[in-house]
Amino acid sequence: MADAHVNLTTNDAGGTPTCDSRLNLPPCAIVIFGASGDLTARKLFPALFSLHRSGHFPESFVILGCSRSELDDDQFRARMREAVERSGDFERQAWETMAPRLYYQQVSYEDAAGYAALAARLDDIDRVQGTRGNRLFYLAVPPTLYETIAACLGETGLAVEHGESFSRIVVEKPFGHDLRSAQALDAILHRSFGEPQVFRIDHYLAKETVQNILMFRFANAIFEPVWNRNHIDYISVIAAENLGVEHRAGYYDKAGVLRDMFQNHMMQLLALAAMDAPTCFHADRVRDEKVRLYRGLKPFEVADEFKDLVLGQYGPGMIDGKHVVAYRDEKGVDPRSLTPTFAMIRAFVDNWRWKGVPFFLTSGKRLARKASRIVVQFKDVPHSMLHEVAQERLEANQLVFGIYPDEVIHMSFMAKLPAPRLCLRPVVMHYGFDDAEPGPRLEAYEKVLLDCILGDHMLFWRQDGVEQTWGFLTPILEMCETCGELERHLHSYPAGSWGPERAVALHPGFARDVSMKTSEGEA
Ligand SMILES: NC(=O)C1=CN([C@@H]2O[C@H](COP(=O)(O)OP(=O)(O)OC[C@H]3O[C@@H](n4cnc5c(N)ncnc54)[C@H](OP(=O)(O)O)[C@@H]3O)[C@@H](O)[C@H]2O)C=CC1
Ligand SMILES: O=C1O[C@H](COP(=O)(O)O)[C@@H](O)[C@H](O)[C@H]1O
Repeated sequence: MADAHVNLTTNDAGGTPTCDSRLNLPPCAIVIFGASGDLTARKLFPALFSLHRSGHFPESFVILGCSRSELDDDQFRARMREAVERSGDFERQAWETMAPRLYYQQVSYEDAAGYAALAARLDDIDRVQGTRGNRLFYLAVPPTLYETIAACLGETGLAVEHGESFSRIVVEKPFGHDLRSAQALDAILHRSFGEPQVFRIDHYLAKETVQNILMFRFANAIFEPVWNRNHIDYISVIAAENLGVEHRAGYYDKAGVLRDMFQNHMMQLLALAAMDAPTCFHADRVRDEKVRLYRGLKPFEVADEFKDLVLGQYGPGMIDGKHVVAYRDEKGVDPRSLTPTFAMIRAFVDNWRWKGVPFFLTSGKRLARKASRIVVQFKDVPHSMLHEVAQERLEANQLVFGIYPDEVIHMSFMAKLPAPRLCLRPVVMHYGFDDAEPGPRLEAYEKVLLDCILGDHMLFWRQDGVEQTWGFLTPILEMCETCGELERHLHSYPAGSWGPERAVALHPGFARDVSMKTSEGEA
């Protein structure tokens, strides 16, 4: 397997680290199923274009769009050009060298003859463009089509790897809609593809700030000794959005926030914050530790599940000064929908390190603003020597990994104000990603595409992790979906708020967690 990781080396002067980010990508044909769709236009193609523009792609790469829509190569190129123009990233010279490498093949997803034609086309492309039989099949289609496409690729022989060449399949979340369906999907994928050929995307893992959590924890010696129940009061994982359901009501009204955000991004963030140190930075050793952490998740108490769970759905309200409609009034949503758009789970990990420490996982749509972060709340000092001389309450230390909008690491601590009288206040030590490395960065989709081509699984889900996390969430989902009283437990919250009041009752620190303290005030 190729080594995809950026190497930190020391420059000649010694001391100052420099970053060697050259990559040695193999030639490859990227086949996108669902090439006429939203994900391709908004995320995938702009990411591919950006990689080409910044010189990351090898000379011999090709993008072959596939879908049912009747398009020829030129029409597909015109669409992709529009997509890049819309993304604001267009550059004529880069486009002119990329356009001849774009092709389109009309495919009916369940039609064997279409796959035979696709295989022949790929063979031609190998001859003309030198892609050497390396294929990456990206399923940018609704999840109901994953099984059909994987099976057809297998039956046509397109999943077979010949000699040095590779054939990989990239699957977008959701990976099933519960434990059983996730297992069924995996069985079908594995009929044609081995686990090393399968890449299950979680774009949160490709965010720079998210990748840095493990570095912060395990490339420094001073944090691990306090990273446990003796010193940490709670950990809060927050992914708040001010967007509503947008144009994805058909999918979202069936999925809801637990499937859309928790089974994937929230569980990955939890693992990064709580897992033990892997013995080496190898994809499988890191994923082993994540799975070990998931195994320790304490199952929900069946008798009283709402004790550790708050569900909400947004009502009408104001976002950025504009009136927005209630979830049930969104286009495509069932007007009586009981789909949660907000959830807070209080989870516990039953192991030596974390016994009794609550992990508050919170995500929702149409909240006050977009904010993603992990907050590590340390315990109060055991005894205050200052209680007779200083009036201020001593605030316990808080460590924040800011993922969005501030890409930062903040550590708050108490300090003396410069004044004749003894006055204390919380101040912040700050590390900003932009201050440290202001140059261009890879967007999440650029990073995952590169890693797929390189065959590096570090930032992708492994099936045992998928099953463990579904195993934890499925009883909650079943309980919600079979509970005749869900309406009573689904709390409405005004769009533009921080969610239902009940969430603050479950986690009184939530208000503080969502407002990041800086030395200048609140961000
Ligand atoms: N859009 C996004 O922001 C995100 C999407 N995803 C995931 O990515 C995948 C693709 O999403 P997205 O691009 O939004 O999906 P779309 O709904 O845009 O569908 C993609 C393409 O699939 C084909 N298609 C759609 N519905 C059907 C159908 N019922 N039967 C057969 N073909 C159909 C259409 O192409 P044609 O008719 O030409 O064949 C369509 O252009 C999904 O799994 C989604 O969950 C994940 C994260 C974000
Ligand atoms: O996967 C998803 O993530 C987005 C949020 O991603 P972000 O990178 O913008 O934080 C969310 O809006 C979407 O519903 C979900 O499917």
